[in-house]
Amino acid sequence: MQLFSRLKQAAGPDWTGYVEHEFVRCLGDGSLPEAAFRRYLVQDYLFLVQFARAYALALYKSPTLVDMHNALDGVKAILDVEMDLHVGLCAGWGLSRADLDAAREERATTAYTRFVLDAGMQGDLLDLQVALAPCIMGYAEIGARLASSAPMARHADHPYGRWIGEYAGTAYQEVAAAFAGWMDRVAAIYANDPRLPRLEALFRQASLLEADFWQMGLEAAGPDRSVVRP
Ligand SMILES: Cc1ncc(C[n+]2csc(CCO)c2C)c(N)n1
Repeated sequence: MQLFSRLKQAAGPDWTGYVEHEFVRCLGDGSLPEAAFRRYLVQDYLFLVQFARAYALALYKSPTLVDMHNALDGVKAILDVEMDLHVGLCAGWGLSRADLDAAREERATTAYTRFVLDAGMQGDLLDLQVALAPCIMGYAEIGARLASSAPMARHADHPYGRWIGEYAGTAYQEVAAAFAGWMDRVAAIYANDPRLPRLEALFRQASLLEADFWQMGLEAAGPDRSVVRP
């Protein structure tokens, strides 16, 4: 079984609490308040900056040149492609680069990004990949599900259609599949049964922090958007 499938199974409701969060449901049916999406966009810009650092750390933690190239491709994809796409999406919502650069990191952003970086600092490449996996694989799952379950998402006037289309698109789906393959190849060298509980804990914690990230977005739309945590 793929390591990702195994980790997802072990995370159970903590995984579904992330990929099926209310923010995601409302994004899909278009009912997400604009204020929630705007806060998400700003924080996601700050998130991407830290994520580029995490991929750079993966390069440093890489045991082979092949791994280094994979990590370097990730750094370049974020800095040269993802960032521009994101800044373009933000511009469509009236957020300039200056607005993004001036924004203060919300605590949920700090908590999640520094957790991932610390997992990588403490551990080896596999620990870092596992901490990154909910982010990369979760968005592929969410994009694919929303595009198939919300036919309106393909419609030009769906407010969040561009976001959904990006993650549902072949290019991103391929990035996620390539990441899962890379993690499996590294796991074939480094993973063993005694390591599994630690890897599962990292994956679960990152999934919970992803759910907190959605929640932070929802809270911009008012205090009544809080959800009861299990
Ligand atoms: C909170 C949050 N989690 C995951 C992603 C998805 N994501 C992060 S970096 C990246 C590029 C990987 O090459 C992608 C797709 C996001 N944007 N924001």
